[in-house]
Amino acid sequence: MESATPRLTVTQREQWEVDAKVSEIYQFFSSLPHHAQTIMLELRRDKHLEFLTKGLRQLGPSFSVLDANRAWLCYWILHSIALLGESVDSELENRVIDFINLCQDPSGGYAGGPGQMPHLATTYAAVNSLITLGGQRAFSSINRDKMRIFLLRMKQPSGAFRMHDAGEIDVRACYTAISVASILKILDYELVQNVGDYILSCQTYEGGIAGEPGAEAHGGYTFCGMATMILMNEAGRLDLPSLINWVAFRQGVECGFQGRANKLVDGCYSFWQGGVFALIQRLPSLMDQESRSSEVEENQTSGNIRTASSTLSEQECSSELTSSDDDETSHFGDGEHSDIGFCFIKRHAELEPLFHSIALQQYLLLCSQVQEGGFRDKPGKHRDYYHTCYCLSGLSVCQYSWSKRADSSPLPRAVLGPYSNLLEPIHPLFNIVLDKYYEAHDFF
Ligand SMILES: CC(C)=CCC/C(C)=C/CC/C(C)=C/COP(=O)(O)OP(=O)(O)O
Ligand SMILES: [Zn+2]
Repeated sequence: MESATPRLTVTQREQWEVDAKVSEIYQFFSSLPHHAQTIMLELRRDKHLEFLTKGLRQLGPSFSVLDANRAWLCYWILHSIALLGESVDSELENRVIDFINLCQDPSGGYAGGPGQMPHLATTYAAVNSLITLGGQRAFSSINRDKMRIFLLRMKQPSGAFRMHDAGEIDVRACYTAISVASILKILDYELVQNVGDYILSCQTYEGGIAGEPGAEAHGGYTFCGMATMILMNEAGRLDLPSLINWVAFRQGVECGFQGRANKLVDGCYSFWQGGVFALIQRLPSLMDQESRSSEVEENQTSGNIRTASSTLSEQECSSELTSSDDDETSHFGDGEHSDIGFCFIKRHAELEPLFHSIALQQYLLLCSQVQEGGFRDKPGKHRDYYHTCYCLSGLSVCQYSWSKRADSSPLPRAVLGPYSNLLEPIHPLFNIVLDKYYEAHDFF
């Protein structure tokens, strides 16, 4: 996946063309009787599954389409299948594990395809794929010792991470490194040190987070930056009111999200932007942000990062921390960092959704969903696995956005269309189906 290009404001004509297509769909929908509307809002589960399974079966050492992205394809497809509450048969599962293993570099991390250079983004995709598959064979194929060595090799003196040897330094690299380390329970002070300072330097005057210092705020990087800060327990250092304000204004008249100001709506931002709301809902009260920020400054001067950046109180986390298997895994990670993701998801949502979750579901089901299976960016575009993964992830975020507990079944009114549209809930810090996350949490 490439970094966002410099801002190219869309022309009025491009905006008009999208709005014309979207409003034609919505007008047609409004003209239908209720039962026909329900049919139009139906999630085409079988068609999606057919499209996804076909894509997965085509993957293999000799398959050269999107060659450097094959680990990503595994994740996009497997995660989509898991969101639909389905799984792959054991023969296909073993083939995928073997294939991902071929992408594992002898010195740690995963490449996008066999024999290629290990890369942080494909490492994240490979690890998330294996966790989504679940089970002893998938989990134990990950070399965690070597992984830690790879992550440390990508770490820069500034604290940030590089995508690969001699590669770009950006917020995606920070997120993928910290996410992988956190879920594999190898996250420690050495990996975390100064990452927060780098991410803070990427929060722009608009409130969102850019890919690198001085660049433009973008939904993809805002998700990455926010999730990374939470995983390090440093979210309180961000200017959260202005971040929330920026994300909230990215949902437009088409009902979907745009990635940045003056750009077009796109289904994949349902997760990148919608996911930020899922994160915000589980942060402790934003009201005390001001007092926390001054505490942060005080503690930073004294070098006390952990206390300075606390957004999850010690007490809230302590029971989970003590009940985990930290003792057995103490040579990996440090107890302070390894269970933040677990504590986070156990918290009740403190806020109602700060975006229009029904409107977003409407955009996803009527404008992004392709009747023959798969999802797309917007009407007029082709379906692909990337958009299928992030549209389904965004749909799940919407459906559970009114639920206090991450895994409790939503009320019917939170789910647009028939209740059979309901997807599996995700862990929003990692974008992994919740049950799969718990299985990995127990294993590592
Ligand atoms: C985990 C991981 C690696 C996350 C990456 C997150 C991320 C940066 C996503 C956005 C990537 C993307 C499609 C940018 C589009 O820029 P554009 O200029 O083509 O599109 P725009 O007009 O919508 O801004
Ligand atoms: Zn997109």
